[in-house]
Amino acid sequence: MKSLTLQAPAKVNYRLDVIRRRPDGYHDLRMVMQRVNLCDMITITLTETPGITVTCGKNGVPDGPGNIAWKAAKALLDLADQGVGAVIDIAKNIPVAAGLGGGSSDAATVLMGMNELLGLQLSEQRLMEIGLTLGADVPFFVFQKPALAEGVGEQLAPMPAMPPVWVLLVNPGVHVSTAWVYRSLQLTNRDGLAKLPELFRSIEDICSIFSNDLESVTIPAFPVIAEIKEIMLREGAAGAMMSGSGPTVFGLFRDRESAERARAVLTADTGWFAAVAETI
Ligand SMILES: C[C@@](CO)(OP(=O)(O)O)[C@H](O)COP(=O)(O)OP(=O)(O)OC[C@H]1O[C@@H](n2ccc(N)nc2=O)[C@H](O)[C@@H]1O
Ligand SMILES: Nc1ncnc2c1ncn2[C@@H]1O[C@H](COP(=O)(O)OP(=O)(O)O)[C@@H](O)[C@H]1O
Repeated sequence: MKSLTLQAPAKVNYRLDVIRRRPDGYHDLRMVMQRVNLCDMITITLTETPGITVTCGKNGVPDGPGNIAWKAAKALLDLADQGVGAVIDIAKNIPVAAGLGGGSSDAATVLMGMNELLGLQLSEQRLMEIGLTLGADVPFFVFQKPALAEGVGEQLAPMPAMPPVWVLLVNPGVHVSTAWVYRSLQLTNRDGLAKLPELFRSIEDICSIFSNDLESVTIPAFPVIAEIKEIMLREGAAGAMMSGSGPTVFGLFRDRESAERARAVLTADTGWFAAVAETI
């Protein structure tokens, strides 16, 4: 039967302002998000018989119904009602629970892939709505552009064009719970949110918006995050920051060579995950 292999890219947050705690316990945010080409590879094959199989084979990622990609496939197969099923294989390259949106990207990629394979012709808007029922970052990966994301991440607007840059991603492998980070955050007065620039001409312009409120929780608990930022800046990054709820730190570099040099320094004796990628 029909089959598709697609890339599911990671994301970084150039900015993450936490605006308020909502009555449902979630937090309204203002984020600037960009995709980078560190990708999971997703192969989706339609089957003539109903049922969904998801295999990933990565520690910490469930196979089957616990996988967010399984839930994405279920949503579109139910909607299509064609009596068919799907086999999904995920080759996981994005570190798990790392602040890089890997699961959300896998889910968005399955939504877009199944939309095509099943001939559903669902609009981007509709796929984003379905995506939001799976996770707050899923709509961003359906949007497929650098974005300003508000609400919990579902209100998306395109960002002005940004120059392409090289990104070094370093994950020290400490376990950070997203729920714990939001719960522990001390909210400050948010009357005067910093204005975002309307034009991004250089890597410095991108770094000028760097800020992540969640670092105020993670850095005191995991000083290794600050240590990685410092080393990146010393090794020539134009800016360095934690992505999402961490613990991955990313740095922006003008060229591949300088990003690779910094990677070599950061991985020399540490055993940390590190990857050099380009923005998409
Ligand atoms: C921090 C961000 C930024 O892009 O990304 P990641 O670090 O996951 O990549 C997101 O806000 C991650 O949102 P989401 O994908 O919903 O996180 P989940 O792991 O499902 O949420 C775990 C818990 O965090 C809290 N939570 C999450 C999002 C939010 N806007 N407010 C919250 O208070 C809730 O208690 C929720 O139950
Ligand atoms: N396809 C998937 N890829 C990664 N994690 C998944 C997936 N499906 C379910 N999960 C679960 O979702 C949690 C969050 O994973 P992930 O999306 O990688 O992190 P983050 O939200 O920090 O970007 C993990 O603990 C994992 O068990």
